[in-house]
Amino acid sequence: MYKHGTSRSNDLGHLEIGGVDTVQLREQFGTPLYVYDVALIRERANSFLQAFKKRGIKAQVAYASKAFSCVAMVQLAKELDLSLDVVSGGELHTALVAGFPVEKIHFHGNNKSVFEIEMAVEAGIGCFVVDNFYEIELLREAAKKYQKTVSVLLRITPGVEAHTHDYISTGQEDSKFGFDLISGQAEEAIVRVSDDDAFEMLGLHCHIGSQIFETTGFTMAVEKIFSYLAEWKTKLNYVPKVVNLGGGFGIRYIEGDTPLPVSQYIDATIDAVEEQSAKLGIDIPEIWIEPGRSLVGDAGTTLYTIGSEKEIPEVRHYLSVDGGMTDNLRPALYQAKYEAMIANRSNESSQETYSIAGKCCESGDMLIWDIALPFAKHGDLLAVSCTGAYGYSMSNNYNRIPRPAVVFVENGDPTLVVKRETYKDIVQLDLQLSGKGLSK
Ligand SMILES: Cc1ncc(COP(=O)(O)O)c(C=O)c1O
Ligand SMILES: N[C@@H](CCCC[NH3+])C(=O)O
Repeated sequence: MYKHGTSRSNDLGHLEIGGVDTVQLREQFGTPLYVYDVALIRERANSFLQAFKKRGIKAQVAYASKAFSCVAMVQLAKELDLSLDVVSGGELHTALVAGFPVEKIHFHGNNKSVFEIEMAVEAGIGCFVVDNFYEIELLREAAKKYQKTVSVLLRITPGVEAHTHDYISTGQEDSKFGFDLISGQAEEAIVRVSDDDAFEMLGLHCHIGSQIFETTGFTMAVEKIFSYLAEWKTKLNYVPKVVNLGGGFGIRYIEGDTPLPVSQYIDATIDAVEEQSAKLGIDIPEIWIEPGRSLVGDAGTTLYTIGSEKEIPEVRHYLSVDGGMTDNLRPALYQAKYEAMIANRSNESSQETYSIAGKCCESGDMLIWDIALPFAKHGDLLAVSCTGAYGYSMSNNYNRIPRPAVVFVENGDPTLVVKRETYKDIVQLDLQLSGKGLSK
């Protein structure tokens, strides 16, 4: 397994993260367990913020909390001076409970409900990233009801296809998200919002996809937006204060993944915005971004205990762990690949090829196919790396399996930030039949 951040092998040959022995973490908190290397999250947040600061660009770096949302994570984002992207009432509620500064919250989503919109308008969030015409109507009504001016960015689909998995690519024209450029929807939305006192039109937003390893997608998106801005400047006298280029910066899950240093993505983006603004003769707009995966992805490791084993001679050697697609849906959903190690014997060299199965009643519940590991057996501790983004946040209770706990580790200290679900939690919303049968 790739050792990064603060992870290392300690004198006992155990994997240590944030100065805490993972074997000790299992004793204290059980498995499966999500472990976050807080120092690495701090480092990533700083790299993004510094990349803009160094260039003297007014910016907001909004943590896309869909990647991993819980009260402690939102509080860490606050401490790190980030803004916050939320995409549902639930993520917004988490942010409010965490005491996140409301003016730095940006609300996304292609089908925000009236309830969610009113909740956000009432709270006074920083801006809505408006996705469609129906939302403009709902927002106008909410603005009137709460007698507030609502700040908005308009989400547009720039027609740029990021080289990534189809399900996580969002900038192409045929997408459920945002206003389309070619058909004129984006222009129509700008007119409607700019002409209305209910709104403060902050600017434009686009997000081309996720797990991107090149700068070209981002620079092409900038060029595309500015080619339309040239037209809108003349025709509508419209110039944006803010251009939000979304998230999507890739991380290394396995060998062969080649993410760029954060500063390289940001520099390329700033260069493109500066060049295009100069061409257009406008002030450089504020540049906002929304990284999720690149802030928390490789800071997360999931610890599992190995249980049963099945060897089919000449075919495959399965090891099953005490979690699976309930705590990491990505392999089943996107064929995502991960690396792992035997954390209680982290210095031993690989001797056998195993496939790591989850415990769900589903043949597709495989976390890793064919990985080389030292000889392993029941009771060993398996650490799967880079599970920090879209792991806990997409976890579920399939087979009524409780969700794991989440622990932050830093400077030798573990802090429990999300408790392990219990069987009591699993049935807490269930109601008993009265005993009189279903019909009264
Ligand atoms: C609108 C928007 N912003 C930000 C993100 C965060 O993306 P990532 O986690 O790849 O940085 C996403 C998810 O892909 C998104 O849809
Ligand atoms: N959940 C996805 C990406 C998020 C897409 C958000 N627009 C993943 O695990 O990679």
